Parts: sequence; structure tokens; C-alpha cells
Amino acid sequence: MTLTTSRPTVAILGAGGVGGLLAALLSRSGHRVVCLAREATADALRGGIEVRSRRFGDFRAVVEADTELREPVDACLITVKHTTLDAALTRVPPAALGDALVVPFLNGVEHPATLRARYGADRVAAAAIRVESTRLPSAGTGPVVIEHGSPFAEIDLAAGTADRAGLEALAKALSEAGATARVVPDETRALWEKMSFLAPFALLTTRYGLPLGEVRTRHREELEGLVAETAAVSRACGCPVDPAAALARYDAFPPETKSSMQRDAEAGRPLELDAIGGALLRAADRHGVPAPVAARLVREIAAAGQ
Ligand SMILES: NC(=O)C1=CN([C@@H]2O[C@H](COP(=O)(O)OP(=O)(O)OC[C@H]3O[C@@H](n4cnc5c(N)ncnc54)[C@H](OP(=O)(O)O)[C@@H]3O)[C@@H](O)[C@H]2O)C=CC1
Ligand SMILES: CC(C)(CO)C(=O)C(=O)O
Repeated sequence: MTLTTSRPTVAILGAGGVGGLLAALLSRSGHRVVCLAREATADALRGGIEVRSRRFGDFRAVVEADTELREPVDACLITVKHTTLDAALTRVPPAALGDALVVPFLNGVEHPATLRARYGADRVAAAAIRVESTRLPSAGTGPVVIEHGSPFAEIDLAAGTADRAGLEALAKALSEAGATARVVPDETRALWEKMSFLAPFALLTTRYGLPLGEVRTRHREELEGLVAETAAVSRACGCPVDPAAALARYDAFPPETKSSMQRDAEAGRPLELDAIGGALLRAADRHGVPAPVAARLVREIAAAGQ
């Protein structure tokens, strides 16, 4: 099967903040959506997904749910956290995928290699998403409730060796469902542009337990230092970014904005510290770029979690 049908069938591994929102939007616009989840979450998903969103309105969507992929689909979106990626991928056996595209939406820059090793280079196309969406805690029964707090839902699908027509069809499906989705030519750029914005924001909001508005005023010097370091690493990796533009973006965000790493810390969940801060430091090391502020923050956040 190739992803050129007008209504692609989409599997979604991990119906949390990102996956739950995309599942509900695609289902609302007429796609068959199969959410792959742990048994208890699959049960809750059979009660539907309720979305509360300033941008998309409040609505309820019907999705299918299973604990494992059992039939070929057109695309399989991977929307689990890095900390659970290996365990979750056992629900998507390579043989069950058919010709499906595998599209990870995780933050970080290293996971595409894990996915390519498992599914093959031609199957995997990395994505970056800017959304700020959260799954609300539930008592275990459905529906699953997703709160989308930002006015944006922007998706870059990076063309590489994966089927370009399939990726264009997925971008069209996501755009018709309401997101702002496009295919971009360069995976390194797509992932590092996101990383350059995310890493300073996630590390500082998590370290100090403060929303962005307070970080950008009370910890301005550290923010500027970290943005400069991250931009230097990104440039060395092949993605030039402008530190002044990154700072201007932080300043434009609503002051109450929190990062998903910070929300995880508040809830006592495992952090994607290695996938974000760790990956940043490994890249800095590979390219001989000094990153003392990032190194200290990663150390302090790790120590606080122990
Ligand atoms: N939230 C956001 O606004 C943004 C997040 N991102 C990135 O997207 C990725 C996903 O984040 P987010 O949606 O917030 O994460 P969530 O924690 O909200 O959701 C993760 C989902 O993965 C599921 N999961 C965990 N382990 C397994 C498993 N073994 N098998 C099946 N499902 C599993 C969880 O299911 P269960 O409920 O059963 O635990 C949960 O539904 C992360 O890399 C994040 O950094 C990127 C941009 C924005
Ligand atoms: C910055 C944000 C909210 C953008 O989507 C994000 O990716 C995160 O907090 O993990």
C-alpha cells in the first residue's frame, strides 16, 4: 500500500498530548485512525478522544484502539516520549507495517537513527511539531481528554529517502485536518531548528520550575548564554540559527507557557533530559563546541531527579 489514497489510514503509537490531538483531528476530518496503546489506555480510547482547543474548538472524535499493529496502514505516527520509545516500538512489528511511512514526532535529534535501524531507511521520515498539547490525567475510563493550549499546531515533515509522494499526502491530510503542515527538504534543519528553540526553553523552565515569562526575565543572562551555545552547536551540525531571532520568539510567547519537560518534572514522570540536553551535549562534544551552561543545567536537573 502506498500513501497516495485520498483518505490515508493512520496508526498512531502513543495517544498523549501530541498523538491524541493528531488522532482526533485526523478522525474528525474523515480518516480511519488506529491508536496503538497499552491495554488500559486502549480501553479509554475506545470511549473516544475529547479535545479542548482554542484553535480547533471543543469536539469529540471516535478512534479505533489496539495494543499492537495487526494490519498494514498508510502511515504510522510515533508520538511516545523518548523514555518509552524502545518499549512502545514492540507494538509496531516491522512485518505488520506493509509499505507504511513511519513518522516520528519526538523532540530530539537522535531517534530517527533508532527507527531507521528497526524499520529501514526508506520507511522513516522525521517530523518536528510545535503545538503545546497535553493529555489530562484520567481515572482510566474514556474518553481521553486532550487540552491544546496554544494557538499553533505547526508540523514540518522532513523529506529524506522516504517516499516523497506519501509524505506530501500525509502533509495534505494533516493540513486538511487543521494543522499547518508542510514537507521540508532537510531533516537536520527541521530537527535542529526545533532543538535550538526547545533546548534552552526546556532546560531552564525545568531547572527553575518557572514558566517561560519568569525564566526570560529572572534568568535572562543564562537564557542568552544557553541560546548562544545551542545556536553554535546547531550551526556546527549544519543548521545555522539566529540567536537574536530565538530570543525574540521566547519574548513573544505568552508568559505562562511551560515546556513538556517541565510538565513531566512537575508530575514526577521521567524526563526526556537525555534526548534533549544529552543529545545537545553529545553534538557539542563531537564538534568541539563549548557548552558549559547546558552541561551545568543538565547536571543540575539530573541531580534534582535522583
Ligand atoms: N506535548 C507537546 O506539546 C509536545 C511534545 N513533543 C514531543 O512529542 C513526544 C510526545 O510527547 P507528548 O505527546 O507530550 O507525550 P505524552 O506523555 O503526553 O504521551 C505519550 C504517550 O505515549 C504512551 N506510551 C508510553 N509508553 C507506551 C508503551 N509502552 N506503549 C504504548 N504507548 C505508550 C503514553 O500512554 P499511556 O497513557 O498509556 O501512558 C502516552 O499516551 C515527545 O518526544 C515530546 O517531547 C513535541 C512538541 C510538543
Ligand atoms: C516548545 C513546545 C511546547 C513546542 O511545541 C515543545 O515542543 C515542548 O514543550 O516540548
